[in-house]
Amino acid sequence: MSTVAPAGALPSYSDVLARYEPVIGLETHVELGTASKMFCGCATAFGAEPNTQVCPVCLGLPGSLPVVNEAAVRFAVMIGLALHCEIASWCRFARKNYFYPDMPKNFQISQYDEPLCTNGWLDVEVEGEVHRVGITRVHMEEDTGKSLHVGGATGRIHGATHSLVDYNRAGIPLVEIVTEPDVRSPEVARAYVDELRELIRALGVSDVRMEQGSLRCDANVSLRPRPAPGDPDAPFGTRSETKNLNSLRSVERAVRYETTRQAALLDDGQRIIQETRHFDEASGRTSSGRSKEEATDYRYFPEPDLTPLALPAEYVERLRAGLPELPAARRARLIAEHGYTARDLQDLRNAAVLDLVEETIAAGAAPATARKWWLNELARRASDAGLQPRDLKITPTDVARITALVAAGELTDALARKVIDGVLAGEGTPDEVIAGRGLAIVADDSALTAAVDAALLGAPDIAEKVRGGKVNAVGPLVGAVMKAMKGQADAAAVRRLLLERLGVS
Ligand SMILES: Nc1ncnc2c1ncn2[C@@H]1O[C@H](COP(=O)(O)OP(=O)(O)OP(=O)(O)O)[C@@H](O)[C@H]1O
Ligand SMILES: [Mg+2]
Ligand SMILES: [Mg+2]
Repeated sequence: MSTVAPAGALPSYSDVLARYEPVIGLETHVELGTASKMFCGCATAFGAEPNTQVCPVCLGLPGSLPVVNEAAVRFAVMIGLALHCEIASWCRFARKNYFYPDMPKNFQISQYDEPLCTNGWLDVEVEGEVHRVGITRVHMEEDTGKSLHVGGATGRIHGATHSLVDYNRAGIPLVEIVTEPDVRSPEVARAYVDELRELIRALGVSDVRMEQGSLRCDANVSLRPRPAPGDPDAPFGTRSETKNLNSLRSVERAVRYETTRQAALLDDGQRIIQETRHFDEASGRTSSGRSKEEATDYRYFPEPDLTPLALPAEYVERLRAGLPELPAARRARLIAEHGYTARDLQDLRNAAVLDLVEETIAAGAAPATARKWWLNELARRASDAGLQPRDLKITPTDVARITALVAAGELTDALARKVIDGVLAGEGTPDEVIAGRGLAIVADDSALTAAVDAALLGAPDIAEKVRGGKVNAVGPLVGAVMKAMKGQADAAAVRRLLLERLGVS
């Protein structure tokens, strides 16, 4: 019988922390963005028709032989280097044997006791405090296929009437990045995955889309009684492993839920059983999966169909020298060069958006405005449209031009958004859109004066209040004028004009 959720209410998280210390280790699987699979030439594109990207090798048909994809090795080494790992000059692939329908070969080619990269670290900052998370190893393996359980009410394997398998994903190169059990809170667990994702994005070796499964995380959680903080000798408790978390939020929620679930069991005098668990987004709870295989169950042995990998030192050093600027170094430079604060950069972490912000600054925009428009407007529009920000039909030069017009008082923010609409719709450059749509600010002309008069007539009571000295009561009048002008006026100028008319300024 595996661990069940305890009966009754769970303790609160703060109550758990007073009595137990959470111990957390994370395993992250990242699909590498190679054009072809790990051991064959099949394509790796996401979303293709099921079973169209398969061949005898990735289907494990008799007589087929794997060949290592050099790009996958290169990408894995780059990840290891960026995580300060030692890169093995010699390593081997291993067969991990288990039977599962989405594994056509009945084994997975992975690495076991001779991984490619070992012994690194990643620094993670949470609320101004830096936490160093040890990286135990980064090893290479191949992804499995995907099963889809259909029929029945739940869409889950239990109750489904039959299962479909898609082997397109089988054989896509993966790295598994395993941390030491160094993490002590759900917040740091989340921040670690976030930082790791940005690091890998900056390396350009994966599209790291958690929602599409190209980066997925397993969270190992155990508790040990306090007082233990800082006592490296206090023994760890038994861990549970919550599988396949597919958003940063889920990582944090699942870890927090596990701490309270385990605390309730321990309080009740029960043992924690080592098992895999699944996180349910809707309820925020985990439920028991299978009890955990021991390494011996997998009957690992060196993969006989592949020669060991021997990486020349020059190969590794060439990759080290070619690493791009990594997120931590980039943040430090952006703070020094552009006057951003660490806080400004907290929500501006996506390297792809940062590239565009920097290009917009280079095209003449002020750093604060470049950040504002990319973050609040364009990155959001890209994500709404399911696009990468770079794929939006607007250039950094266009954005810089729009911010210059806003700074010069020729566009309001509302008008600037309409200019962006036009540019994205392919109506031309910002200046062409402004001319084509007639979008410049109407300053001080008869239309504006008429709108101001109408607003004053329409709300005599407010006008009276403002006249009597309640200057801030003017807000609704400004709103009425802006509405009448369809946003084509400068709110500050409208406010000035209204106050002038009312004899207070
Ligand atoms: N007592 C513990 N509490 C919390 N985390 C732990 C504990 N012991 C080990 N861990 C973490 O669990 C993870 C174990 O991952 P690893 O890949 O080595 O093995 P596994 O989970 O047994 O195998 P598999 O890759 O098949 O899931 C590591 O991140 C490690 O830090
Ligand atoms: Mg693992
Ligand atoms: Mg594991």
